[in-house]
Order: sequence, then C-alpha cells, then structure tokens
Amino acid sequence: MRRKEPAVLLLISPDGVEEALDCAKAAEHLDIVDVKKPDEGSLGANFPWVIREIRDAVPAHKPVSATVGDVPYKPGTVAQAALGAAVSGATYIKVGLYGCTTPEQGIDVMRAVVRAVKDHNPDALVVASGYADAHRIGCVNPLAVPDIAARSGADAAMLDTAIKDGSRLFDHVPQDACAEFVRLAHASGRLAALAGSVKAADLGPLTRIGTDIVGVRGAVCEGGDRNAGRIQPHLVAAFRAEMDRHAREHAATAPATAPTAVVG
Ligand SMILES: O=C[C@H](O)COP(=O)(O)O
Repeated sequence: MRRKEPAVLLLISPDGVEEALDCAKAAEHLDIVDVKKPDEGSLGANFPWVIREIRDAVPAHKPVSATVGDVPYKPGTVAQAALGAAVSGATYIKVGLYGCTTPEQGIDVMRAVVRAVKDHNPDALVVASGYADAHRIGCVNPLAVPDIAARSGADAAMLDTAIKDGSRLFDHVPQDACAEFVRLAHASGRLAALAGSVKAADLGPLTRIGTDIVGVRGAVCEGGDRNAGRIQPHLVAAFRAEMDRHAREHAATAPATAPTAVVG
C-alpha cells in the first residue's frame, strides 16, 4: 500500500474503452478509473471484457474499479457478479444497494460480496454504495450505509445519486448529514466515498468533511453532460487542480487529524 497525497482520491467513471483511453491521457490527475455502464443505471455494470480492456488500457499503477450494478436483494446473484468484476481485473468492487430496503438486507448482500471478492483477491477493496436520493427509490437510508459496510466487512461506504436528473448529492443529503456519513465510516475504519453530480463548487465542503474519495462523471464531461458529453482530459486536470487547491487550503487551516486515505 502506498500513501497518496493529498488525501482525497479522485475517481472518474468512463462509460467504456474509448473514454477510458481519455482517462489514461489524464492518468496523472486521477486516482481510480471506475468502469460502469451508465445506460444500465447509476451504478450500471459493464461487461467483463470491457473491464479487462480498460484494465489493459490504463496505467498498471492506477486502480480500476467496477460497479456491479444497481443490485436487487439477491445475495447469491450479486456475489457472483462481484466475483466476475474482480476476476476481470477490478480491484475496487462497487455495489449499489438499490433493491435493499433494510440495513439487514444490505448486510446480507455485502457479506456475500465481501466473501466472494476477498476469496479471490484479499487485497481488493469492496465498496458498499447507497443512494443519496434513496427516498425517491425506496431503498435503504443513506446514513445506514456506513454501518452496513462495517458489519459486512466492506472497505468503504459510498453515496451516489440513483436518478441522474441534475439534482446533486447535497440536494438530498445536506452537508452536515454527509459529514455524519463520513464520521460514521471513519469510526469503523472504513473509507468514505461521495458522488452524485458533484461539481467543483462542492469540493470545498467535501474536503472539509474529510471525504476520502470523490466520484465524478458529469463534471468532467464536455458541457457537464454525463450522457451526451464525453470525458475530457483537460476537464479532469482542471477538476484535480481544484481538488488540490482545496486540499492545500484545508491542510493550512485544519489540525492534522484527518484519516489517511490509501490506495492499493
Ligand atoms: O461514481 C461516480 C459517478 O459516476 C458519478 O457520476 P456523476 O458525477 O455524473 O453523478
């Protein structure tokens, strides 16, 4: 494991090999390439061969993440899918607990995923993802996700938005609630990852509350359009520069107690 400075990691989500190549051009500005298939949902799963191609396309020292989908409450099905992502070369495995309506269901799913993934690769990081706009889709409360991650043995708790209609993370989970999410994740030794139409303007608060990983797509796509726009290397660089600026400002004013983010 090697320490990354600054502590906030930037996760970028290309929708396929072509965009992953654009991420590779901006590799020095990002930390994790996150393979997903946005037309299958917010955390839509891509094909195993796409994960493999993207793994081959980005520099070997950059971790590749893969989303397993906006999953149903079917622990066996999801565990097998998660193993597929791990076998295909992803070392961050993200699961969207879309069909889980209670924390117990989320724990069932994530325990199965953790076992399937870690049996294959003990160093892989498993990410339990809830949805900031859970109230719109009827899934588990966002603030329950850190506990689901802790009790299942997952490595990180994440929030994204389920419905990509322009509403943003903080529209659904206000900053103080996101701060509580981060606090809960850290209290059990998990990483805290936040996403959901995050814009550069959100980076100040995200840095201040101690977010370990910021996930974006729309903000680094042409025209800010996560569907019609393509990921632009210069927008990735500009976003990273803004992250670094906030990290420096925060480091200059805050006591040095923030948890250390690590990347495998
Ligand atoms: O995991 C990160 C997501 O892909 C975020 O996408 P978005 O910034 O377009 O909401």
